Amino acid sequence: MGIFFSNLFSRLVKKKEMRLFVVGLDAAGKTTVLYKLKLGEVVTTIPTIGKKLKAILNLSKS
Ligand SMILES: Nc1nc2c(ncn2[C@@H]2O[C@H](COP(=O)(O)OP(=O)(O)OP(=O)(O)O)[C@@H](O)[C@H]2O)c(=O)[nH]1
Ligand SMILES: [Mg+2]
Repeated sequence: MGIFFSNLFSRLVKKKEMRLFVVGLDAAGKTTVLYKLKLGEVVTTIPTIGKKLKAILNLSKS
């Protein structure tokens, strides 16, 4: 799923600076998508811990 969306996104948006907010269930492929977009390749990931909580806290402030 992550690879599908990153390929689709890459085709739609060429070199352009932007901010992304990625939200999804655990192991949905969020980190895979971000690395694919940045590096253009699929990398081996480990579960992201901590930053997700930070993102939730930032979201609840606004
Ligand atoms: N088969 C398949 N596996 C995928 C795809 N995208 C991601 N994965 C795998 O799914 C697993 C989790 O991917 P991550 O990118 O770490 O997922 P995440 O959403 O960042 O996970 P957390 O940070 O733990 O919430 C990894 O083993 C990836 O290789 C995909 O499109 N197809
Ligand atoms: Mg992650």
